[in-house]
Amino acid sequence: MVEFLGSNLMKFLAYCILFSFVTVPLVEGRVRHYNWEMKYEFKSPDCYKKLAITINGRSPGPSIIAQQGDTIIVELKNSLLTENAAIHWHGIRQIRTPWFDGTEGVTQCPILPGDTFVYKFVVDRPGTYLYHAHYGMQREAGLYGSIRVSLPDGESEPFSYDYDRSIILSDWYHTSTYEQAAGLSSIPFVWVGEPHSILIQGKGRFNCSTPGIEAGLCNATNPECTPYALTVIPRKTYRLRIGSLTSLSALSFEIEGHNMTVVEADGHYVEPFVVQNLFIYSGETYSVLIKADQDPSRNYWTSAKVVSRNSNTPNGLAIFNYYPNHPRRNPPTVPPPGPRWNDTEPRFAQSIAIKSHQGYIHPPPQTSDRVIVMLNTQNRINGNVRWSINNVSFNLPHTPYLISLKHNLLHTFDQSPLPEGYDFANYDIYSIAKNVNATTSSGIYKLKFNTTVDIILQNANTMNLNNSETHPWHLHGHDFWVVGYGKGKFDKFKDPKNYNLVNPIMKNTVPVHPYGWTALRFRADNPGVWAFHCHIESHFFMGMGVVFEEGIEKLGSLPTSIMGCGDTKGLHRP
Ligand SMILES: O=C1O[C@H]([C@@H](O)CO)C(O)=C1O
Repeated sequence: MVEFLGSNLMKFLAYCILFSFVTVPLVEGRVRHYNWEMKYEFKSPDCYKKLAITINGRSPGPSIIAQQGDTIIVELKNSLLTENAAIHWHGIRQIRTPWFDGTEGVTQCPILPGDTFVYKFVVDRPGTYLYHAHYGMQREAGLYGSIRVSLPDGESEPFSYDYDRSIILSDWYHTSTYEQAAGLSSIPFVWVGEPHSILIQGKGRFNCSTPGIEAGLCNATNPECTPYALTVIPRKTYRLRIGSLTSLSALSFEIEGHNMTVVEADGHYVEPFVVQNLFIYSGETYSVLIKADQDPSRNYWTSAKVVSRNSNTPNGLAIFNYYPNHPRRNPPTVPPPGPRWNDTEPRFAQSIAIKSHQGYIHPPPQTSDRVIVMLNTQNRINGNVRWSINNVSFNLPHTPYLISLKHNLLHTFDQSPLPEGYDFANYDIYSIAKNVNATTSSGIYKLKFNTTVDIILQNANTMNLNNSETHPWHLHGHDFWVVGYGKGKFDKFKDPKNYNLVNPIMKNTVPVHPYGWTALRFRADNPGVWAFHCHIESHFFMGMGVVFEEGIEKLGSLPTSIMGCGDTKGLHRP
């Protein structure tokens, strides 16, 4: 009997082991393999001919469409001829693969022209994410796309819809990345200015009759700048996944005559709420549900308008096309004007309205181990206009932190600790402060592994009178709980009492409104080195960011493919 049981037990165990080997790939999802080639090509997304960076000939690049648990492999060939590159997978936490976060100078060396770099990571959660260049100001040239991760088979979402669509909103300049970067680092400072166009899914419309436009450069009849048409079948409900990858602009997005129900933000289900226009900041994603329930005999305008800056950029327009009307038939109405650019109230109100879906509440730790207050200021350092956090403006080192920290190359970046706050009592956030002590640093914040960290982003006046801007801050490698927004100066005694610790939404990008503050909480539980920065391309370039390190000792050896630059040369590529 014992023998019988024993042999059967052995068989059973052997079966289990075999079974687990067989089923592991199924449980962990499929492998999705992409071969991408990045190139500079002349494109006319807004009718004006300009060099754009394409992936496999397109900007926005191909979408990654996957299921939760899938492994994504992107073999990326850099055919930019004379330019380095790196791609960041925005919103993907890179658990156990921090070296594939794609942040040049932080997690990897740049990919050299002619080289192919292989990114390999797991998309561990369903939702709407993005990818984009993270080298210099390259994103501005059009190197971006969307990532859609669906639920495993048999699981369903807390809302229903008939069709699923994705669009990317971006802004477009006729100046190059290099003109912009050189201007921003010049003395005197040359600001990038407002974008020439707003693009909806890579299409916009610049007015070719604008005085001073060289003949032949702008062609209003070029099919490349035919407005994007989102074709809908009457009575059907659409899930529209909207991602913003603007270089600068905060946008208000709307579809004439249609309400939108917000159901997802940065990969998290939202307690649904209805809006007429959606405010969306660079680096954010939302899913909205739209029912095609209006008069089906015509088309409607889709519009994206710049808010928060006094911009002269025309609204980006696309067509909400009711089948079977022609997708190029203009709606019979004038496009909606959109909200006033300087009305911050509805933008605060939308931020506060975003709460976690009742059925998916994942409450934050009720206390934190460390609080870092980050005062955001614009100031002058050695004649350059810079952005600073607590009077320290960020400089990327030449050797990526991840490699420096793992291989003890500590001479490659500043070792002095960064300030945890600012002179609260004496700093007037409403005036133009001189910030005479502002400095630059490549130092980092070291976070104790598995601790809870609060970050308070405090906005202030810029160097212009009565001006404070909106900054969308993005955290790599984590989602955070958005525990509070406020106006004026954050009071560390009073304001935490009003934190939402019950049903805050989790996000990876969040706005800091003019003269306001935003409070975030996150767990430092993802071993790696992670950038946290303003998602405005020029602002990060001007120093508006920091870097966190946590649990680096838990990582095994780094792939050699991320090495080759700065002081990593001795560590050699394969
Ligand atoms: O960083 C910036 O610089 C300009 C302006 O403040 C200085 O010209 C601007 O609008 C920014 O957002």
